[in-house]
Amino acid sequence: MDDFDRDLDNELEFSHKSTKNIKVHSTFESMKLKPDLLKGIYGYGFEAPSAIQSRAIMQIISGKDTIAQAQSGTGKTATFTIGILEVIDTKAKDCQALILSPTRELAVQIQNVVKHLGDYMNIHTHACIGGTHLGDDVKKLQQGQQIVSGTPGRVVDIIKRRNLSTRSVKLLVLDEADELFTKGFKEQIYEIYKSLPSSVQVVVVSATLSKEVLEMTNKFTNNPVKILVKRDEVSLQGIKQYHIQCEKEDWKFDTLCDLYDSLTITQAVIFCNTKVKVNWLADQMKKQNFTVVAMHGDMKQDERDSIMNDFRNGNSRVLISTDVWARGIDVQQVSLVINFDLPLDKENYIHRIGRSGRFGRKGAAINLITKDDTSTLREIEKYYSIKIKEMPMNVNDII
Ligand SMILES: Nc1ncnc2c1ncn2[C@@H]1O[C@H](COP(=O)(O)OP(=O)(O)OP(=O)(O)O)[C@@H](O)[C@H]1O
Repeated sequence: MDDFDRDLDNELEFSHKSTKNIKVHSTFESMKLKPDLLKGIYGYGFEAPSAIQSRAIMQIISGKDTIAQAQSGTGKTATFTIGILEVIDTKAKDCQALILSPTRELAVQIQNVVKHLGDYMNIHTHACIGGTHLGDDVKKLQQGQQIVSGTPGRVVDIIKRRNLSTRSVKLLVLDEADELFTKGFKEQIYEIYKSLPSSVQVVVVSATLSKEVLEMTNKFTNNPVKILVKRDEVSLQGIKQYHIQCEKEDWKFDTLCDLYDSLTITQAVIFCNTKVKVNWLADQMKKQNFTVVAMHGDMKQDERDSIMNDFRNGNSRVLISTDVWARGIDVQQVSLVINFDLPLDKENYIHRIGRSGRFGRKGAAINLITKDDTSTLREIEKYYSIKIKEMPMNVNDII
């Protein structure tokens, strides 16, 4: 048992309910934000705050620890970013806010949102992620970065090497917190947390926060404001969900080939559970002259970057990936998600399908299943109170 687990054992009873009577701000003006921040928000194309933004931004600004849960694609990134931009002192150059997320692509995406929303504020922000030259981080950090967005491993590293001073950090954001707490990042998160001033304000964010994870947040938060979503409301209505029963595992490939034309109508992401399977599927598709790209965690970072750029620009339309793509990645044109393999945990089912249907757009998810998968699919349906119907004959009817 490590320190973290021991401390968890000592935690007191924890409430799993949302905080009552949280004030709702239906416009950005009513939040009385700094004029340059408001300019950045409108300049980025936002008109009105989403449900989570209208509730959580002002809680973050008030300085309270905040647990912010909201469905995928509903604007959680801007929620904590606007909160951070409002409270940091733009005259001071030291790091005042640290945002942690589980993947490199997500950390970079978040840094870009910070840059855009802070466009008129002369903000200095940097992404500290693995797979890049440490020396580049060191140089950038020496120049002074007020907001750092990073992956846990690299951030621990730069803190230990004393390249990032945590003395002035007043806000710590844990994005995709349930993933950070449970998937091998736990020790690193705890180490980073310990290196921060004890007064640090903590913001915990995800579309999925189970009871167990909420209890873990107790370790990092002090009397937090909680904005939570009930389990039967976590799945977005705008994402239609289907399954296709395939007789055998081998037949999934033919089914996917039959669907290909529909995948390219806008953009689509196909999920497999392993890197080997991603490579295999991409090779098979290419052999049949289908155009696809593939991305997973064993690729070099510059290759991952170039695949991400092409996909974001719409130069490639069909991406095959592992769960490295399951969380947070925002490409608005994605309207279809295919689970070639069903995910290994229920949370990632929600995150995967949430790559489509961003911010009120329509989306669809198709699960390719064999007999062996039927019970897993039923469990997912039961857990989220959803119905994953059999796919209609004409796929074009669903997107
Ligand atoms: N108030 C707003 N008005 C218009 N668009 C918005 C607003 N807030 C966020 N968006 C857009 O909605 C999209 C989804 O936002 P974001 O990526 O923050 O979602 P999320 O809640 O973090 O999702 P996930 O759970 O997948 O991480 C982005 O393209 C973002 O620019």
